[in-house]
Amino acid sequence: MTPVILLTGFLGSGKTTLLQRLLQDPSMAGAAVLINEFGEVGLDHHLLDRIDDNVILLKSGCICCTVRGEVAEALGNLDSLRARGEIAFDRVVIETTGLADPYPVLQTLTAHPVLRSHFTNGGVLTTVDAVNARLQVEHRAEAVRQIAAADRIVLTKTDLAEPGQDQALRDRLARINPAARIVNSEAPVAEILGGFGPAAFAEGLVGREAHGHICGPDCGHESHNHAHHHHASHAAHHHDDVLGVTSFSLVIEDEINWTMFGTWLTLLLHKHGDRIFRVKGILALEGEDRPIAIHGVQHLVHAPTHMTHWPDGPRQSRIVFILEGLSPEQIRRSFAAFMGLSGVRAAA
Ligand SMILES: Nc1nc2c(ncn2[C@@H]2O[C@H](COP(=O)(O)OP(=O)(O)OP(=O)(O)O)[C@@H](O)[C@H]2O)c(=O)[nH]1
Repeated sequence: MTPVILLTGFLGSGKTTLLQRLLQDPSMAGAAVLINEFGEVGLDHHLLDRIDDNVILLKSGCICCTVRGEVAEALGNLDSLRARGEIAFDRVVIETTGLADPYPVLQTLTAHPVLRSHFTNGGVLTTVDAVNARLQVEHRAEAVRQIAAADRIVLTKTDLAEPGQDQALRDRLARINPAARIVNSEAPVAEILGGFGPAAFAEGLVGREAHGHICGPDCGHESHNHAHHHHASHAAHHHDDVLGVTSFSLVIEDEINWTMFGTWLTLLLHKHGDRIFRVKGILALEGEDRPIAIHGVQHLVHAPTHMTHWPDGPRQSRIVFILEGLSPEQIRRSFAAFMGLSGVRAAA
């Protein structure tokens, strides 16, 4: 049986950063990776350095909607390729979207007629952003579900948190999920993954504070509660309705002036950060050959990083937004006007 580790955590909480670090560890050399992103425009597989046959991008939107289709199919394909000797792997990591409910994925692993005899739940690893988690836990049910489902919680961005913020957050997390051990993302990989497995689910200990009960595979409430739980989750992140969270990208033909861009993004997140869950992009800057990766999470703008090369496709800036209550056209107009650029498209 091949263990499947589910790597989850709210938008921008550091899943890809952690995955990158885990994959560099010799113990993870045999891992196959499935990446799922919210929205049509996937950037994470570009932002992850390791691009090979064992890294697969799941294209269609939300993992909890597609899990019975695409995730199951991707796992089935991996298994067939391995059976034919075309690839080798000894575990699978699935990075979910930051808005995913992890439970349907776990359910698929345990209930799918074929998969359950090849794959097993290898545990849920949830990243929690020490700077933004308080806001997310208060306002986003998905953030709470991801914490509740964790076997291990990895606290990220403690280097950016205010003194004292860390302990208050740990206490809060322990109330949501008393069974999960909390480790710092800077801890050695052996500590992050050591002794890690689906203990919390097996013991049925998760999610006391937020839900009273989250269905586990053996809890006996599966059909009734799961339907309700899944439905509630969808209401929170319906893909195309006016109330829900939407994703789109700006595609920019011209080179970008970094100082102007930094000012625009800071102003935008200052004003609308509560509604902008995630900004990430690959930019072609004036005077720079290599692409720059940028990340914003609510009010926080992270330090930009140089990428080693341009991913497939033209040398063209792409910025993905995941937000609520703002239209793509508002963002496009604001960007184009502030930057004084005309070749700016908003792509759904
Ligand atoms: N200072 C600091 N920055 C971090 C840490 N972890 C992640 N980041 C930064 O946070 C930003 C978002 O990180 P990602 O790893 O892309 O987050 P993610 O959860 O994969 O994002 P989505 O897939 O969009 O949900 C990047 O700029 C990272 O460099 C950390 O522990 N400290």
